[in-house]
Amino acid sequence: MEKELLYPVTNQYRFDQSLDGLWDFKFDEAAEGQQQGWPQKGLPAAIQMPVPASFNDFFTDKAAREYTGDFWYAKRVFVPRAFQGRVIGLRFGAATHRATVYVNGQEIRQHEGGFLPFTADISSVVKFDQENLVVLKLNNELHRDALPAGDTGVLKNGKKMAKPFFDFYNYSGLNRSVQLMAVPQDRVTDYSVTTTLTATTAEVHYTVTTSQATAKVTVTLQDEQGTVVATGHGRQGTLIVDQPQLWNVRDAHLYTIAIQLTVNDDPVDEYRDQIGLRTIEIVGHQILVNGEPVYLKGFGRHEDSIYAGRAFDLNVEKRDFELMKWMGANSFRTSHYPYDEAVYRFADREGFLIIDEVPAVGFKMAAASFLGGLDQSFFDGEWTTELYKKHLDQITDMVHRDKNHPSVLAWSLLNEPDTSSKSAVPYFEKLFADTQALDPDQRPRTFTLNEDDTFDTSYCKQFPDFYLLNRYPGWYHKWGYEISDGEAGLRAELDKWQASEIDKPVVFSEYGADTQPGLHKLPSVMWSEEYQIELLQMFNRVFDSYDFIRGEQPWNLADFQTVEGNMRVNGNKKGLFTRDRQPKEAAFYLRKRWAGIDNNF
Ligand SMILES: CCCN1C[C@@H](O)[C@H](O)[C@@H](C(=O)O)C1
Repeated sequence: MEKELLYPVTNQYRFDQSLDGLWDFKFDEAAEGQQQGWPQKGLPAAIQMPVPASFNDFFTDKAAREYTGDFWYAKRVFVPRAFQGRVIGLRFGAATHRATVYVNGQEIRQHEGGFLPFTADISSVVKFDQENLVVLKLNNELHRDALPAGDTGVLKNGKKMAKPFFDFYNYSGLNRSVQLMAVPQDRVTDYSVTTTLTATTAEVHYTVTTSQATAKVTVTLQDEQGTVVATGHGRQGTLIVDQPQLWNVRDAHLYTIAIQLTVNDDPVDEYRDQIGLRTIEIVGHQILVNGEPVYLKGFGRHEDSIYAGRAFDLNVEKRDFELMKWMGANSFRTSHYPYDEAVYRFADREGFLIIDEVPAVGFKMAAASFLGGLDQSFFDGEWTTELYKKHLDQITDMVHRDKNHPSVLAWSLLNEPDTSSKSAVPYFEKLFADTQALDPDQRPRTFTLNEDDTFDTSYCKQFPDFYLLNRYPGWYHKWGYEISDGEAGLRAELDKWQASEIDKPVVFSEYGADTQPGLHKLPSVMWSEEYQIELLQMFNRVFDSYDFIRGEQPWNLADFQTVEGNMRVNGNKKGLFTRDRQPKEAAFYLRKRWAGIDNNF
């Protein structure tokens, strides 16, 4: 069960019970919880903590907000006798950054990686028709050999302190839902679908994996009207759909796939999901969906909101999608980590394209020096061997979890790694080779190229299937009145891309200006609303000059929290919207521009 990432459902064979709500919570600065017997006895003098939530912003004292180290959760969970005979599991949507799970005093499993789900099989220790003590030890320290990369400092007063090599707050906790699951012994454990198109049909190639070899597998596809349009038998096959309703950008049509298992004609399990029939290709400078070119209009985002930090909040997500639709957007990047599964389901239904990104962020000492790191090539570090194992593991889980979403366009394997040194090349060679076969749909793989990793300086341009450029002329250099030099420098770099043999699309995945809402100045100054528009106008002039630029995703959809710093005014203010999701002037400007750019431009 521990490698199963199917989204939990309740039906006549399966039970999914939410464990969200208040849990016992306790910091463990002395890291003594284990020898104090907390897994066996529960948490002494615990406080109450909402789940899902980051713990940080609830508190009124800085030591609690900034807490770095071990911290514990506990909850007594009643498991009804009705679940007997099934495999019983606990599914954690995200435990940031690492967790150890105990049930009734027994250690069940550990997990590393704070932005992807994992399941603990508790069948061997669960007690039916009574309460079971579920205890978790979490840890939120940052390390150079973990994702996202950073250091953990120790202050003179003995307090640990997170030192991120990245520009988002190290929100920590059970940031996504926790579920109690009961599933059949003989069950569907995974499935995958890929689509090929002919002039009049869609061929849906499916693979189903099951926990046991005995059951017979039947796969049906139903259209939006509930009509069964195709049926297949066996663990692998192809469903032919005549006159299919294809999944298109901002014109989504979904089918229901139903996978039934029977033993001696008796049904034993069923798993239903929503899928979209579409193809994705990179052809020359074009990104094609169903053979049609698409132009990406969208954003870099964060899972970030007031009160609960990085907790997944369906209300915020709903507002974000309404804002993106209002803007005329059609895509976003899950910067800088995989988002909650509900986000991909939203995008499937709304016809948005997603660049799905793992938290391989901060693999760059310059970023660390922005926050106090060393001056060396990140990939020369002795930490890269251990880091690679975790990196590949998290890419594997991200693809495993998200591979059936029609909205997922591509995989971003890193955000702004240091590729300006040859020492990056062996790491990239192995990473792109090891991830080649993970996705049955063989979606494009990419990574974002940072300011220092230009056409001339990056040693890793040969790897991505298309390019994501993060560029900040007008903000981090050639800013204010110098912005015209910033534009000239940007054009000079793009002229080299254009003059090269590189025959791949370029998408601008980050550009922007910190902007204090309500700050107006004529003529503009940096941080004013007028300057944010002028910077976007500069970039848009450049985008409109090169036909190999196939997308624009300014940074960021909304303002978000970061560490304190002399370059941050209570967080990053490059949002087109404020952190409470209200528009800045630039949102109206960009909305007007995007109204004139067709999705298939
Ligand atoms: C060149 C820096 C890349 N980019 C990373 C992103 O996470 C930051 O928030 C953004 C910024 O500084 O606004 C810069």
